[in-house]
Formats: sequence, structure tokens, C-alpha cells
Amino acid sequence: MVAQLEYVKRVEPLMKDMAKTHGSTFTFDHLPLQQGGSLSPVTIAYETWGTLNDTGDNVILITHALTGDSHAHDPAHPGNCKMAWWNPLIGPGRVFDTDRYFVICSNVIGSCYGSTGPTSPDPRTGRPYGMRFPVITIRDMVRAQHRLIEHLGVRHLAMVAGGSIGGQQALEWGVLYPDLMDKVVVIAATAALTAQAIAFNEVGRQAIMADPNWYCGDYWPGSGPSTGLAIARMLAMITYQSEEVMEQRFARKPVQQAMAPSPANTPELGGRFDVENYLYHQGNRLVERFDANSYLYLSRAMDLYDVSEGYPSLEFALRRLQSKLLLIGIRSDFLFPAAHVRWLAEKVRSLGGDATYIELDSPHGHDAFLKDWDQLTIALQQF
Ligand SMILES: CC(=O)SCCNC(=O)CCNC(=O)[C@H](O)C(C)(C)COP(=O)(O)OP(=O)(O)OC[C@H]1O[C@@H](n2cnc3c(N)ncnc32)[C@H](O)[C@@H]1OP(=O)(O)O
Ligand SMILES: N[C@@H](CCO)C(=O)O
Repeated sequence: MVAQLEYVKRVEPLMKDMAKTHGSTFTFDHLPLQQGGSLSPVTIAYETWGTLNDTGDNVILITHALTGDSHAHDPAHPGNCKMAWWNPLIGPGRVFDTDRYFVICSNVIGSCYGSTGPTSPDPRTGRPYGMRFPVITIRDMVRAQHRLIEHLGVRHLAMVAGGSIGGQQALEWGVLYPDLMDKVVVIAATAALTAQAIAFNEVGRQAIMADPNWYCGDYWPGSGPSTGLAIARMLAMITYQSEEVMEQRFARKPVQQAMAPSPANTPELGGRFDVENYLYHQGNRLVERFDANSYLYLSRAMDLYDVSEGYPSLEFALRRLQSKLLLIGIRSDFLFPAAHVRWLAEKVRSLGGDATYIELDSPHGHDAFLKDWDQLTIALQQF
């Protein structure tokens, strides 16, 4: 009881400040987990735009990436990607047309934007789960989303679409619930992560866990391993871009904008390059808005994803797909290389599936799915 009161007093206001929960929440009793154990209760934060039709089938489900949230669209700021992460693609007359479709985006379990995650109170103790939160997978996220759409009265999905970890979720939707949707759009994601991508994630996690303020995950939100989280983000930001665009943007220029504090307040060794300042800024921004334990769990879910898990083979899993599949690769993505995305499309086709591959000719690397609006719109319109 004392622990619960302490939680309410200390954690909830911090979480409200740090992670703006948009929209509504849905809570259900129990979710069995792929790696064993279960979560109960489970809350999912979500937003919807547009109107569900009488037959419950004019629905597009949008799935978000690692540090994303349910706020994919902001009707008050149409098209502005600073206000909502897929705003240029969603809205009246846009490619995800809210005049025609009921568009849903939910925050994944494990996150810190309103869904049950490591910062949520563990019902056994009343204290934040921290590292007592169970290991969750992309399949668990999708099963939780499935409970949400049932709750919303959805009978059939016109489309599930997402990029990066959102793309992993979209693919998982297609394989796990094959008769529930017409189309699946997987952007910058593959059937399983490469060793190189797992390696980058692990270095980021090690940076968090090596921070003396991590306390094995038992920090109070707001006072956690900010240095470790910032370093993890700096490393990850390099993987979200490309050598080409970093040369275009930064080259060897000295710092151009206001000096951002470096994560460890290190002395500058002979000045500061612009690219370093940029990374410091991005690291600090993530610390302001994200929880380090959530970062550990979600990046691990990304690593653990393998669409064939639990099936006799990859072919068996992919043969389950019944919907039309659009796979979008990004020419300059080295986290989910375009060749691997193309390979998946070819594999699905070789198994008799309906898969289209489109490659974005973008220099922006992995995060092109969050910036190359014209190319994304054209690809999605064609589909
Ligand atoms: C589903 C999801 O994935 S949701 C999560 C997506 N959001 C994020 O990943 C948040 C981090 N943001 C980003 O990575 C990017 O802003 C993107 C991918 C969303 C968009 O890319 P871009 O438009 O190229 O943005 P860019 O990489 O320039 O970053 C913009 C920020 O960097 C800052 N910045 C840009 N250049 C510099 C520089 N040279 N030095 C210091 N800071 C810089 C900008 O001031 C801006 O800061 P702000 O976010 O505090 O306003
Ligand atoms: N920039 C995205 C990329 C991860 O795939 C995020 O932070 O969620």
C-alpha cells in the first residue's frame, strides 16, 4: 500500500510530463506472452481518426516504430510531421484517407506512452515493473493490438501498415491473422533482424546498463540512466541515417547550431564537429521523452523478431499470408538493407503469395520512412 502510494505520488506525475499519452486507453485482463509468462492487466493507449462503418471493415491499422507513439496523425496540424509522426500520410484526402477509413494507431506494450510497460506499476508490488517486466515480442504486441481492434468493433482490416518495428508488426499481423486483412504494408523491415543490427542494439543497451544511474532498472522515471540512454540514441541515430546523407548534411563542418550538452559533459578535444552536436541533441531529446527500460525491452523485441518462430520453417510461416503484401525497401538503409526486403518479396512470390516490392530512391537511410513523404505517398497510392 505504501509502495503504491509512493508510486502514485512520484511516478505518475513524472510519466505524465515525460510521455504525453494521446487519445484513449483500453485495458484488458490478461495477455499470455510468447516467451512465457503473462501480463495482467494490460493497458493499450490508442488513437483513432475517421468513422468506423456499419460493417466494421473500413479500417487501417498503423503500427509504430521503436520510440513512436499512438500519435501518428494530428488533425489540428494537417501534414505537419513535427506534430505527429505520419501526419503527411494521414488525413482527409491523404493516402490514408480519414474521410473513407477508420484509422487506428496504438502504442505498443513495453513502451512508455500510455501502454503497459516497465514504468507501469507491477500489480504484485505497486512499484514500477522495471526489469521485472516480462520479455515481450512483436507477436505479443500484435496480439495486444488484436484485443484492441476487437474491443473497437472492428471486423476486418483494409490494411495494416508500418515502418521499422512497425513493419515487423505489420508482417506479423499478416502471418498471425491471415484472413483478417486485405493488405499489408511493410516498410524498411524484414522477416528477422541481421546480426549487425542486433549488434548495434546490444551496444546501445550496454550503454544504458553501464550507466551508474540505471540501478538494475530500479531508477525513478525522470532520474534514470540519461547518459546511457543518450549514448544509445546517438549510436542508433547513425544507423537510421546513411554515410551519404551524413556527408551531405554535416561533412566535416564545425558546429553550426547552439551547442548541445554532450551526454557525459566531456571536455571537447579540439572543438566540435556539427555531426557530434547533432548526435548530442538527438540523444538529449530522447532522454527528455523516453524511458530507458522501455528502450531495453523494445529494442530487444526488435532483435527477437523472427516471423518463422513457432512454425516448422520460414516458408511455412510465409505461406500463411493471404493478403496482398507491399514491401518497401530504402536504397540507403543499412539497418534493414533494401536487398533483404526485396528478397522477402521474392520469397513470398515464390511461395505463391501476392507480394510487390518498391524501393525508395532515398539517401536518408532507414528513417526515410519518416521523411520521404512524396515517395512514400506515390508507393502507397500505387498499392
Ligand atoms: C514511428 C516512429 O518512428 S516515431 C519516432 C520518430 N521520431 C524520432 O525518431 C525522433 C527523432 N527525430 C528524428 O530522427 C528526425 O527528426 C526525423 C527522422 C523524425 C525527421 O528527420 P529530419 O527532418 O531530417 O530531422 P533531423 O534529423 O534534422 O532532426 C531534427 C532535429 O535535429 C536538430 N538538428 C538538426 N541539425 C542539427 C545540427 N546540425 N546540430 C544540432 N541539432 C540539429 C533540429 O534542430 C531538430 O531538433 P528538434 O527535434 O529538437 O526540433
Ligand atoms: N526513428 C525511429 C526509428 C526506429 O526504427 C524511432 O525512433 O522509432
